[in-house]
Amino acid sequence: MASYSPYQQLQINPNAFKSKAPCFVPTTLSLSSNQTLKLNRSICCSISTGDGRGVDTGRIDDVVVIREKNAEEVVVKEEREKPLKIGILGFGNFGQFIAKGIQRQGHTVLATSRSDHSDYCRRRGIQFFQNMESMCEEQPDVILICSSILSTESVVRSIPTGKLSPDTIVADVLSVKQFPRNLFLEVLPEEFGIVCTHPMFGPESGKDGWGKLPFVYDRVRIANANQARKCEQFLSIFETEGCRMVEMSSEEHDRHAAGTQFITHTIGRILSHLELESTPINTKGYETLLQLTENTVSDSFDLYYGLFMYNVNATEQIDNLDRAFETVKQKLFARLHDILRKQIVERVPMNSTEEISSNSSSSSSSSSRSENKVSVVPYFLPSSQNMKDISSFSKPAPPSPQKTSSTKKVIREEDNISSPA
Ligand SMILES: O=C(O)C(=O)C[C@]1(C(=O)O)C=C[C@@H](O)C=C1
Repeated sequence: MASYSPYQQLQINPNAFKSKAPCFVPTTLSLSSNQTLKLNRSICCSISTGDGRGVDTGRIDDVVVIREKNAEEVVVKEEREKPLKIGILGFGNFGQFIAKGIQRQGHTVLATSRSDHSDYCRRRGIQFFQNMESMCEEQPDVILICSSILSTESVVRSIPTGKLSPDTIVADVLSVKQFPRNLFLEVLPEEFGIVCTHPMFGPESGKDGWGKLPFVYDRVRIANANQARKCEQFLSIFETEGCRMVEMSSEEHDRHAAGTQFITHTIGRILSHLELESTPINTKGYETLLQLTENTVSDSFDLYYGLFMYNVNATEQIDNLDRAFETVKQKLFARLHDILRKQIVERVPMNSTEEISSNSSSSSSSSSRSENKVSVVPYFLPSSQNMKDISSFSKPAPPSPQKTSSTKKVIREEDNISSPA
């Protein structure tokens, strides 16, 4: 009796099957006894064994075991799948960027948008439609939402779903995931498939190719084998472009994205308010900050607002940032306090002290000591009124006549405490 071992697998390099011929490229493989054949799920092929029996796998989802009886040779033929027809809703910067990858993988792109991109599309072999109705009449296999986060709800609600085939897959590339997932589940007909994705790159970061860039996806609802096939074919666009495919729930994506992408955009936006400029002595770190600022502000504020408003984890990250900034300030000013205490309590003399006469008319209690010499405290000691919290140290004001008199008051109060009754 022939048997096989699931532990000995012959793995076929998927690249061996990138056929140049339009349909079949047979590949012959020899199997030693007890080997099984494992095929990448994105390959669709038929397999025949040496003893003449054929195994038509259709689409291979997992390990295919073909070694049985006396078969010593298998022939694997790749069958070219029919290219997908992908209809893009929202054809701005991001839609155009994604369309390039879809076309590179041999699929057909249709597009519609609020603005007219017909000239752009004509030059690139993309069919542009002036409205959703006419695009949906073409019954694309996949509807890909590339609208801004803020307009997505109205776009999705106005899809003429009745014109689409029941096996349609609706996918999106928004930078947040729980929102489109829940919206799709609520609005789309039950028979539609749903795949939520987030390419963690864009026209700038992906301009030299998509290799190794993360691509997050969540197969939210796949109702049947036909949808499963289309879904895998759609995902394999990004896989074949070299993306690092990360399957993740929408909830988990949003948690991670708030702590990474949203924080990055927030820091970039904060820095943009400092109006940083290049100088002759830029450090590498500073160059990175300049770059971050430029990248962030070149994205629309709507995108940034979307990252905040449509991710339930974003507010918490703003609070974390606030706290972190306070902690850093406190660490800095705690050191300043140490120095001040040394001067005030331990009376460690300062190099820069000078002696001035106190003003006898300003306080009756000190009039008897009007001729005393008083040392000037450092200029960064704030007035007592301003010492509400530690951050009052953050903006040292230069000594002014008014400041000097309040400074003297502090010293006199100190004197009163320390002098014998
Ligand atoms: O490369 C760019 O152009 C981007 O701005 C990409 C960027 C980002 O880095 O935040 C912007 C939005 C997308 O969600 C993913 C990535």
